[in-house]
Amino acid sequence: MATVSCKTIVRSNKVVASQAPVLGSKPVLRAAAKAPSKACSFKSLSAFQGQAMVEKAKRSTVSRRNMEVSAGSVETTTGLGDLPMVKITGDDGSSAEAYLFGGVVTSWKPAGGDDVLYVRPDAKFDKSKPISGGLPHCFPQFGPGPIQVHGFARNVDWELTGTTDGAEPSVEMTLSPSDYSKAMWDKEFKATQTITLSEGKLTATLKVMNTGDEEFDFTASFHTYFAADIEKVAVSGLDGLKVTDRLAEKDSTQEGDVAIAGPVDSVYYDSGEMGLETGAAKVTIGSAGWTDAVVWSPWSDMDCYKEFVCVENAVVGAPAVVPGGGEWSATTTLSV
Ligand SMILES: O=P(O)(O)OC[C@H]1O[C@@H](O)[C@H](O)[C@@H](O)[C@@H]1O
Repeated sequence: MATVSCKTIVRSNKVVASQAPVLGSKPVLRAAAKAPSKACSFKSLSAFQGQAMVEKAKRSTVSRRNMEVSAGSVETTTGLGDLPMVKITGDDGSSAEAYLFGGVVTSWKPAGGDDVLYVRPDAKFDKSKPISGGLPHCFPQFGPGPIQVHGFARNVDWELTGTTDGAEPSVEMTLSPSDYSKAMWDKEFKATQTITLSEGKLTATLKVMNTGDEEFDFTASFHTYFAADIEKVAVSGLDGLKVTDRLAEKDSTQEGDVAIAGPVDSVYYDSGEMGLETGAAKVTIGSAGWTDAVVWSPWSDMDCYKEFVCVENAVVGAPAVVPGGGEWSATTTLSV
């Protein structure tokens, strides 16, 4: 099969014009409208109005074993394409970056280590399509299905609704319905993502609240792209699970670790914690609240295939059901 560039493949996933987010719309970063929740101890934010409003969160120092070290902090800034972005610096020297467009975490560098996440070279930072890579959301549909593949959450602006500095720096982003999303999924909901850095760990929690009276359901995943040497990839923790090979359209039982020697697009049911050998690092992918896992490699359909593998926590086997006034949440914890 001829090698096709990543770019070519992604074009086929482009959001159709009628579904595309409106470019040049108001900046997504807005002041948190509500008082910060005491429960999560997020501080309220000042307004963002372009570069002049970029604010650096306070850095405090703590004395530890006679050394001065910086405590964790959150900086709100702009990234590629001038898109609003947050940089989180961990207490242990680790760092992460996340864009408000799509609420996607594009980088996580454990202290002294290389980036664990991967952003495809064809990724666009102009809102013309989802940012391809990192840790994006598939919500409210994993897909395929009636709306755009992987839903709209990675394709719209999230609002930064909280940051916290300190030993476990954290950001909270919120997604609310818009005319664009209602045209596809007309439900009363609010979704939040919380990203927290702690020693050797990145924790991402997706919470979906049903703010209406009527029950709804959805499928979802954290569609995580890991930097990897594809020939050295081994995913553990899936042995013995029922698996649907979505390419062969066949069910079977997984035997041993998952290695990649060709295109893979498989859903594993009733999964828990996974281990990922990337060739450069061993990553533990902790899972709480998720029911399933997805492993995806396009193999030579993308010319960058040797550099990444997607290992995703998902709820896809049976949709998550949220009664009116109820909520659902799931957490992925990456640790090295
Ligand atoms: O939209 P992206 O990031 O290019 O990813 C697409 C792939 O995402 C994976 O999660 C799916 O299992 C694949 O079926 C799909 O092709």
